[in-house]
Amino acid sequence: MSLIGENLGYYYHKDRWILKDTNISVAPGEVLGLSGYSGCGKTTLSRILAGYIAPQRGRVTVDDQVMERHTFRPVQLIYQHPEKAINPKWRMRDVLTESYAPSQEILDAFEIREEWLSRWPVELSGGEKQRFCIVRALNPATRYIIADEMTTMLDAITQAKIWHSFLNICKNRDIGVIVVSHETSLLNRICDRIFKVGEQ
Ligand SMILES: Nc1ncnc2c1ncn2[C@@H]1O[C@H](COP(=O)(O)OP(=O)(O)OP(=O)(O)O)[C@@H](O)[C@H]1O
Repeated sequence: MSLIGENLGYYYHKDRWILKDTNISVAPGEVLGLSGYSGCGKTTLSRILAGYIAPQRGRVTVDDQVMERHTFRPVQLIYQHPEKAINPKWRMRDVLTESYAPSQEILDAFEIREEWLSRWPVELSGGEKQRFCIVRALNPATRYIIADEMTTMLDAITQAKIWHSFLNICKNRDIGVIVVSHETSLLNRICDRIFKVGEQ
C-alpha cells in the first residue's frame, strides 16, 4: 500500500528528458519532502503522480491500482496559486462543497470564517482562498495529497498554524503527503524523509 512511481520518464519536447528512470514512493501516513533546484521537475513529477499528465515511460500505482480516469482522484494536488484551482464564477460555499460536505470542526481547524462562504473568490486573499483548497482536498476518499509550495504565500505564523492542522488531519486519517518546497527548513521540520529530484 503506497503511492508509487516506477521508472518514470517524461519530456515536454522530444528527447529532452525532464525525468529519467525516477522511482518514488510515499506510504500512507508518511510525509515525504520533494526538493531540488528550480526547473528540475518537481511540479512535473507532482502532476504525474496526481494523474494529471501521463509519463512517456514507467507507471504510477495508488495502493496497487493503476489510477482510473473520471472517478474521484485519490491523489489530490494543492497548488501554490489557489486562484488557478478555483472557479471564479462560484461562490466560496460552492467551491468548498464541490465534492463533499466538510464538518464545522475542519472549517475551524483552518479558521475559515462563516462570512467568507457567501463571497466570490476575488473577494478573498490568496491565503484565505488557499484554506478552502486545502479543506477541499481533504475529501474522505483522499489517500494521498501533494502540496506544491502550498503555503509559500503565507506569513510565518499562519504557515505554521496551517501545517499543524493539515498534518494532524493527515496523520489521523493515514493520508500520505508529498511536500514540494524550496524551503529546506520547512522540509527538515515536517518531513519524515526527503527525495531529491534529479539525483537518483
Ligand atoms: N508545459 C511545458 N512545456 C515545456 N516545458 C515545460 C513545461 N512545463 C515545464 N517545463 C520545463 O520542464 C522543466 C521542469 O519544470 P517543473 O515546473 O517541473 O520544475 P520545478 O522543479 O517544479 O521548478 P520550480 O522549482 O522552479 O517550480 C523546466 O525546465 C521547465 O522549463
